[in-house]
Amino acid sequence: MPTDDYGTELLTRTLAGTPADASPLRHSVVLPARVARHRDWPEWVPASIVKAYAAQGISEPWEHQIRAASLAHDGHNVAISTGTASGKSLAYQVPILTEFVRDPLACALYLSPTKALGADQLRSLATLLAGRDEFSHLQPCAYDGDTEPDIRQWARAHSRWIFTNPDMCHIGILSTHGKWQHFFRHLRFVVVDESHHYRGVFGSHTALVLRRVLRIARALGADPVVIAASATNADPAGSLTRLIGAPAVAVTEDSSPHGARTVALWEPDFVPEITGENGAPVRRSAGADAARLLADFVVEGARTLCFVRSRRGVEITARTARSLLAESAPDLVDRIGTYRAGYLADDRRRLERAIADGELLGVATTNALELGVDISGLDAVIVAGYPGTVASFWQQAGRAGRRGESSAVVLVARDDPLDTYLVHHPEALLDKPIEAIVIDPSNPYVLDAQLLCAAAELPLKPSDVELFDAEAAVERLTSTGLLKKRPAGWYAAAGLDPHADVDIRGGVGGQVLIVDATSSQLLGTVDAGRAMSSVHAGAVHIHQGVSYVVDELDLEEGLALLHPQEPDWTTSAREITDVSVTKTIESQIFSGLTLALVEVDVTHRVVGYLRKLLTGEVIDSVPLDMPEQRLHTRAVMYTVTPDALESVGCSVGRFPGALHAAEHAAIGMLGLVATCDRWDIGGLSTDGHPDTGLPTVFVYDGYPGGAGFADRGYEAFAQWISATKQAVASCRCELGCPSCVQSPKCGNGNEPLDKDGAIKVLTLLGRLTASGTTSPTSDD
Ligand SMILES: Nc1ncnc2c1ncn2[C@@H]1O[C@H](COP(=O)(O)OP(=O)(O)OP(=O)(O)O)[C@@H](O)[C@H]1O
Repeated sequence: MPTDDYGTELLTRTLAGTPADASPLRHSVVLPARVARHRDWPEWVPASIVKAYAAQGISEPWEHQIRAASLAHDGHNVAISTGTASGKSLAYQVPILTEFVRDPLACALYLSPTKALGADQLRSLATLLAGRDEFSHLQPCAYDGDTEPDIRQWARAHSRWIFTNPDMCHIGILSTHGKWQHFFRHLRFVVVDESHHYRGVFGSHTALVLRRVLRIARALGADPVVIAASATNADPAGSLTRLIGAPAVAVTEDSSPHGARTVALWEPDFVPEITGENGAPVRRSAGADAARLLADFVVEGARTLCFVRSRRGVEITARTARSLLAESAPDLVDRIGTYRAGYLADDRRRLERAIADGELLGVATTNALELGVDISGLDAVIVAGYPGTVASFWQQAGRAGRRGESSAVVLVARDDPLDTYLVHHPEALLDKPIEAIVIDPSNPYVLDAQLLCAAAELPLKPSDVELFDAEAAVERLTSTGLLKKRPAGWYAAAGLDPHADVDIRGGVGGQVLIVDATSSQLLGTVDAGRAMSSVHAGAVHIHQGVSYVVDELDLEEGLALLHPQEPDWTTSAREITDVSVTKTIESQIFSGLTLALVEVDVTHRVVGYLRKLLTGEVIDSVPLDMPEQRLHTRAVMYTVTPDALESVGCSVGRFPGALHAAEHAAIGMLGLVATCDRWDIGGLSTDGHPDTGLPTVFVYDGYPGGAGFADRGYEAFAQWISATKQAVASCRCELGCPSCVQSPKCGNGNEPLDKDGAIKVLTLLGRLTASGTTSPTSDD
């Protein structure tokens, strides 16, 4: 039975025998237990709803639940941002169910980023309402890609509460909104669950889908309230406001109980006998250390969930843990399970039960188990590799100790600058996070396409142009003839089918089909923009846990042919890049430094790929001959004068290596201030750029028109660069490694790289930005 110190004891036992100077533990802290704070049910909640919850064992709501529910009931848009298992569902269900009691015609829309989560929420609502005749008119129903045509028709006619995702909302509901008149006319609430998932291009599209929903409802006389739910978020009200373009109130004080939680930050050590690219030292992989921890925890009898970033990683982690157990505790080998996306709901339930009744003691999983599981009483969670956002980390960590018992959470760092930084700077994870959920609904590539959809749904009025913040876009589309101005507003040109052309998840160009040539089975698709770096000949591709190797990528036919193979290596594509500045959006001039947000044309080409053993050891670099790709996007750019660089001891000959290393590290660290990872962005550094005539570094968004990441880098430059410097300086390697300045996608083979020079450059940037601008400019 776990005690208050259980998490710490578990960790101590696992580390027993490790000499202090070899301990991978960088930090550990006990987050104290929290006692529940309750509130009475408010008078406005009908007795039938109170009774329904009581039947589920919930007789006393928590304070934050009532605060959020009451704000929504009073007509405010609400962003509830409290921990995992803090009962956010009740907070949105209560005002909606109350409205259903008051008005039997009322309707609600629930949006989740994944179908599985929507299905889980629908199931728990169905359990709550089972056998309650007063809610029989509700008929809550899923409406997603898996819904059969006859059910869809039934749902449109009878359901008052639709559970869907932004993709289906766009293509299956908004495009045929004429058939949904009743629903939109009576739409009272829109729920945006796990709202931190709406980031980058997907978030920008979702913001505009939401505004289209609100606009159609308002045109029919409704005025829905939006309720967003998410675990930790740096600015929940601001994020929701950016999504819907309207004010919102945040509820962040969590009053649900939880047990003490020991959070440990773990950094795998270097492996002396292995070297990586250019002789760099190699750390033990996060997966290897996580597997060891998983086996150790299972031996201790701790029910443990181990989150691993890739499906292949899940299989390897479970296999490694089992083989460790085979030596030390053979009877526990079968108590380790795996879980990843693609399992059916029944499999999930079976797994939840197997964990709940102790049949399984340890489960390695992808983030598929992050959302929508109700696994209680776990003793430990291992997070192998920072999952990309603080919200995701807490979502995963929150699976431990759900029922108020003490537990342990271990973050195992990957060989990556951001992970390195976090294990050395726990405050960035454990205190108030600074990462912002970034979206850019004004991106012309997103906005223009969405605006055409909106115009095809209902002609755009001046008030709509304001809602979509789209004056320039309307002008652009009118001048190209795609929008037609008439007295009643702007119409989409005849013959357009704009809905089909929008890829909400941010695809670029046409689609490439990924096909297993041995069975002719279609495994999936990838957009042409990403095909060259993800399914080039020789690439290792994982599908549903099965490993394939690509034989051929035919870009003309839009086809990648693969065969099943389990190689011992992974591949990562290498790209070379050229950048030219087309417009300066905003700039700040410091003494010796110019910082700017710019529009750029990026030309990039995949030139080869690196093969690495699973230990991190480099096998070789294989050249590829791929066509050039062009991208118009946004970048944060800085130029530094040679004098300034020399003043910090960086001589001319060191400029290329120092800037290159500073650029790589900064790319790896942008995720600290913006919700992105290094695959969302790219960069270029040079000791003399034709457009500036100076040593210059660019970090650009890897999506046409930008996704907001570069904007955030510009806005939070000082914090971003200061953290980057600390990450590089705190890495214990001598000349640079993947934990600091090496990049897995560098087209120049990570050469030249000057780690010490990068520290000098980053220190200089920090000092100059702190000294204040000499003449701020803005030339839109
Ligand atoms: N006031 C309450 N008292 C006791 N139990 C509650 C209360 N409110 C909710 N619960 C229970 O807590 C569990 C978690 O609730 P819920 O799934 O709504 O949390 P959540 O915050 O949405 O979690 P997640 O972050 O996993 O989405 C459920 O089993 C629910 O029945």
